[in-house]
Amino acid sequence: MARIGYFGPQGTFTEQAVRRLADPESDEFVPFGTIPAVVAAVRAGEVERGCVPVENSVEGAVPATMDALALGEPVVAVAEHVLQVQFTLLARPGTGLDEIRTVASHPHALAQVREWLETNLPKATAIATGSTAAAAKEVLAGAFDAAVSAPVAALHYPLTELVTGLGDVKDAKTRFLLLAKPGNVPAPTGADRTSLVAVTPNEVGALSDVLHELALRKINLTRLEARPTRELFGTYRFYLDVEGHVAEQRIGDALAALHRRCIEVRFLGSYPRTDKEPTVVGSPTTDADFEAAGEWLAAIRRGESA
Ligand SMILES: O=C(O)C(=O)Cc1ccccc1
Repeated sequence: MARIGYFGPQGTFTEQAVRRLADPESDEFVPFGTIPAVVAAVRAGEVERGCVPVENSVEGAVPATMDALALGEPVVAVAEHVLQVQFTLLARPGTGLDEIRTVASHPHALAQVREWLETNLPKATAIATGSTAAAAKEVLAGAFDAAVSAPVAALHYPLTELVTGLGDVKDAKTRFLLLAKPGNVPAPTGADRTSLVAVTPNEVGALSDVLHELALRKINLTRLEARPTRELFGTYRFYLDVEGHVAEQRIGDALAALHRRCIEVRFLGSYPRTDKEPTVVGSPTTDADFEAAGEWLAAIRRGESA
């Protein structure tokens, strides 16, 4: 049995994701009220793994997760899960839609129902809470009139579902990561993703050089984000997700090249992709190509070949 932390309280989307990433039969799920608290618990060894949202298809990156990955003691992703998200409007029993003056939720959820709120509840004020489930809890306590929550929140809190299937964008998705202490690298599956964060020197072409190192090795980039370093204004950390696993030669070779080029590179994990889409690796960057080239060079250096 493992203790698995997640961004809670009970009834968040992250709880839904963690139930897919770990075993609800044998693992113990431990809720934490904030994303940094989940990551701190992983670092402290208080939990073996921790589940947090990292990005969604409408609002983009989840800043608290991005910062926790890049700063402080390193943690790595060991798994990901992509969840389809739609929302439910919850209120205390007896509350009518026309009585709602305050609507609470996580900022990412509010951003995904903004148009619906403007059209259907134009008089209501949107209030940010720690999570979608925290909003439901606060509605129950009487602090706000309604919460924009995950559908599962209705199972945990005795509130009425006023509207279900809410969301300005159909098919909105959120990606979650399962984090662990460094040293936990899952075996390659052939359908893996590698995440890293790099700080480039302030030079002409520095980011282009980083991307070039990937392109040279036929490594497909699946995500690129920039966040301020928090040190010098105008300097950024680049977050890169690529197809492949650090155990593969071309990925290892590219990471080593970035380490030579960048001020700082942090490995954020190699883990299986939710969609199980296999990475197609062709000549001349297969492991066999790298091995053959390495043997050829070693023979030259031994004076056995030319
Ligand atoms: O607050 C939650 O339920 C979360 O897990 C974060 C979140 C918020 C909005 C969409 C997806 C995940």
